[in-house]
Amino acid sequence: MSVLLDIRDLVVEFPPAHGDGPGGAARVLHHVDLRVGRGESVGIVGESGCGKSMTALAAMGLLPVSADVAGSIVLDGAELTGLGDGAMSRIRGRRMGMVFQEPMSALNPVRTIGDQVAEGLRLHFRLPPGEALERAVALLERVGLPSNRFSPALYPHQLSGGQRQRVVIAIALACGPDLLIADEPTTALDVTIQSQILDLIAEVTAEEGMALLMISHDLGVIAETTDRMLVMYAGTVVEEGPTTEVFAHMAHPYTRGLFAAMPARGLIGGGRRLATIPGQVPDPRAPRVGCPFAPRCPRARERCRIDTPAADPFGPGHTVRCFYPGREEHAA
Ligand SMILES: Nc1ncnc2c1ncn2[C@@H]1O[C@H](COP(=O)(O)OP(=O)(O)OP(=O)(O)O)[C@@H](O)[C@H]1O
Repeated sequence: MSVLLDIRDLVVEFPPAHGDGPGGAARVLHHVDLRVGRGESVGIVGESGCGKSMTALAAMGLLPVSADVAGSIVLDGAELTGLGDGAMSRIRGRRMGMVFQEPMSALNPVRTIGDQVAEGLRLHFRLPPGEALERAVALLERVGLPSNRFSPALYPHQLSGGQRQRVVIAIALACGPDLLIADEPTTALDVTIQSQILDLIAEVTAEEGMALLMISHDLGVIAETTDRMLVMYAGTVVEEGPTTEVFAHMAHPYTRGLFAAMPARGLIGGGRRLATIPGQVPDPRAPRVGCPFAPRCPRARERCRIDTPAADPFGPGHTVRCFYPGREEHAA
């Protein structure tokens, strides 16, 4: 499979701001490597603040201007770091589609849904307005909003949250991008609607042969939608591999902690008591020594507080950054 998105050695820092108190720059990504093959679906999972969104924003050229970025981000052979806003906005939308958590903030409240889906087609392909609208109606139908029930003349506020997210997906698909980046696309939706939207994303990306980068704090979402997954902790990829392999042989104590904290689907409130991972994520301004998970890790030993683990092979296509990976009984 040829590589579509190739992120190497990505480091993102925010310089200290006035009033931040003591401490240096906040390093939010530590040498992140991420590859997405053509047509492949890759997930990034981790707790809030681990750097998932920063990785997605970097790929889209949407990092805040205050961020210092080092490393390389290549899309389909072309280096994206250092591109200007103009060049980057031509790539966004045309080569990559985006779906975010809150559909209402992605949509313009005073423009019709048909107009918003048609916009990319007018902009990137210079289609005449009538033709662009016709294509927009077909795209809306494709995402489950047929025109006999959902006129393109509707405004976003006339739709439910799930229907709005369908409109956002139609916008993301409009120009036939090679890559869809979905950052917590179902987190703001009702539980009953979540799986419909995930199914839709999985279906359209598979049918179009599009690659998918799915970002979620929810291991269940990653299990349902991805071929390969990365687990991030404190700006570092701590485990990576084919999704089925990682679920079958979870190697990093952090991944196991996330799994233990995952509500069983359909059992929310009535099932087993959820574990939480005690402790807090480290301050990104603090100097880093040893494994970043060591202060919270049930298995940490002396070495973990001194040395930084490399990404070592654990299974087929499976790597882990841990000196004592695997099950408790294998750790000794
Ligand atoms: N402008 C900024 N200046 C300094 N630090 C920032 C800035 N924006 C984000 N951060 C920090 O970057 C880190 C990574 O944030 P990021 O949004 O990527 O996490 P995340 O895993 O996507 O979490 P969430 O699910 O909450 O969005 C966090 O520690 C956050 O506080």
